[in-house]
Amino acid sequence: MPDSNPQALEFLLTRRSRPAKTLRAPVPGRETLRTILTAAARTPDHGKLEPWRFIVLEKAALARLADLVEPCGTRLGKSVEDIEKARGQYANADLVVAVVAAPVDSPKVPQVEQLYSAGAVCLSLLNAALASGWGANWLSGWASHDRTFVETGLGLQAHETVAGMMHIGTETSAPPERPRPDIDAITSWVEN
Ligand SMILES: Cc1cc2nc3c(=O)[nH]c(=O)nc-3n(C[C@H](O)[C@H](O)[C@H](O)COP(=O)(O)O)c2cc1C
Repeated sequence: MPDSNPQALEFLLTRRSRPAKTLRAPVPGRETLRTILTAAARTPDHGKLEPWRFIVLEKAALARLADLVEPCGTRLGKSVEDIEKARGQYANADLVVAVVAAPVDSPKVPQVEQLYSAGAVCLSLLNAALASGWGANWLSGWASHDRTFVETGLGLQAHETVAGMMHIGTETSAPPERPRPDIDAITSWVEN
């Protein structure tokens, strides 16, 4: 039998995000967050291209981004409700890590694989935060896909995109379990 890590497996079988709107201060300090980012960056990455990077958004930066939501939403024709919801995502947050997909030119590794790796970084970051006892939530929202918002607000370059806005904080309530996939319905066993 291979060596097992029952605690790690139990974590993976029961892990659950905590909705961003239920997260509060305190948030992890920089050293603690560094460990979470280190775990997140320990992610499969074809060709060792490191086609991703982190932007840690602290309270004042989040307030600045919240202010940027309204002009972007107005330009895009968003409703007052959509703008307020998106503004609140930043105004009410205490700590967000933007995981930036930053694909590089490679003759060997297709860009889509580099994007998959960025998504894997997001899940690793989420799981590392949860395993450290923090509440965490992987969000996006329309603003995170708006070029003006990400280039003006986050300084992204033209080839970069936001893979995830990872909210981290102290959880105030554990959400109920949500329905999980029926493994038999999504799995084919190919014997020959
Ligand atoms: C790429 C991506 C973007 C997401 N963006 C949002 C979002 O903007 N708003 C939202 O309510 N949930 C969003 N979600 C879903 C949340 O992360 C949700 O809490 C998650 O599905 C719960 O998963 P878990 O219970 O397995 O941890 C997103 C998920 C992914 C993978």
